[in-house]
Amino acid sequence: MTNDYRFEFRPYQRRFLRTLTTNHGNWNIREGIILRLTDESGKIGWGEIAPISWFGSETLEQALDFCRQLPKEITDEIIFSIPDELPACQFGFESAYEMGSGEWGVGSGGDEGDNFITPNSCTDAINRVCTNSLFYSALLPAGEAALNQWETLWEQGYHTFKWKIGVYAIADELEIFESLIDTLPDFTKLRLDANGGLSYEEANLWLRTCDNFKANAEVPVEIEFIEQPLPVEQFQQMLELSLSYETAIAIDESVATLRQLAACHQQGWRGIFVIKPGIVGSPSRLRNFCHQYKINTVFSSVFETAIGRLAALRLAAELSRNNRAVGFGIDHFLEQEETWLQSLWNDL
Ligand SMILES: O=C(O)CCC(=O)c1ccccc1C(=O)O
Ligand SMILES: [Mg+2]
Repeated sequence: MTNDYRFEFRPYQRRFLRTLTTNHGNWNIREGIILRLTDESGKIGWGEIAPISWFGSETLEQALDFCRQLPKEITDEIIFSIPDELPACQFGFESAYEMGSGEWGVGSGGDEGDNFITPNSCTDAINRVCTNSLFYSALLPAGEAALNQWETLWEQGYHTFKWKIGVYAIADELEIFESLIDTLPDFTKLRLDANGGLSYEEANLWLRTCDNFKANAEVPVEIEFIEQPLPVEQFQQMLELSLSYETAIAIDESVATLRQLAACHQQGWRGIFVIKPGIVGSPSRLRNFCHQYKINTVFSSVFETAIGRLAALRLAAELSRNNRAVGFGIDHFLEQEETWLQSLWNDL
């Protein structure tokens, strides 16, 4: 049986509170697309397409072109046959379909009834469903700024942090790293994310440094893993590093999409896989892959709105096998999300 949906979409732009600096450069504005599917009975599902082309997904333009060429009425067949070249679109459309099917319980319990689902229902659902069942990791700013940021976040309840490395000179970052380790409270977990920005020698130096901290009983901070130390092209070297050090390696850019995820697993990666549901592709195929191969995952945001975040966190809650903190920590944006979403879709 095929169902028909009315399809609407709105492109958006959101400014980050502060510039996001990684080895890929500076990022100031998050651009994406919010979409709404309405079935024949009036049931609504929201979806979000939030590509990161420098990370391996389609570009925003490609996603927009795809949305623009679709008719105003679409079928499940269209939703489930979006090409693999558009992974962020696969995620956006399929999660809107799932939300609309009603099985998520989004919008239930309100006075307006089940059909009146607004983007802000997603925020409510996150608070109802995800906040109690998941631990969150918060992203620290790169460089020295991390030293005076973690404390506020600690007070907000975060005990796992991610710090970007490969941004400044390695000698400076190693020095800041030592200060961080010295000042972070006992039992803090720390992740280092190089975004593929280290040389082979630098990666060895970081891993050796982390192993030394690990061997030192006086260091009560747990270095959870180093994320994507080398560029995507250097998969074999990362595989070798993952077998040479105690400190775990998580691959991220290398597994941006489902196709890459399958290829890395097939080539023998048994370390940690970072999953960014927002760009990895079809949620149903992600479920199948995770169930079949029982991979070691850490779920991570693409700085999406509450719409994409709800869909991603539901997958994280369903598919995480180790209670690892999810990288969906703090609100990185200037405008207050609820009012911003309301004004984006002003006919609500
Ligand atoms: O994973 C997290 O903890 C936060 C999200 C994050 O770091 C991120 C967000 C958008 C794009 C790339 C990355 C990354 O992990 O490199
Ligand atoms: Mg990363």
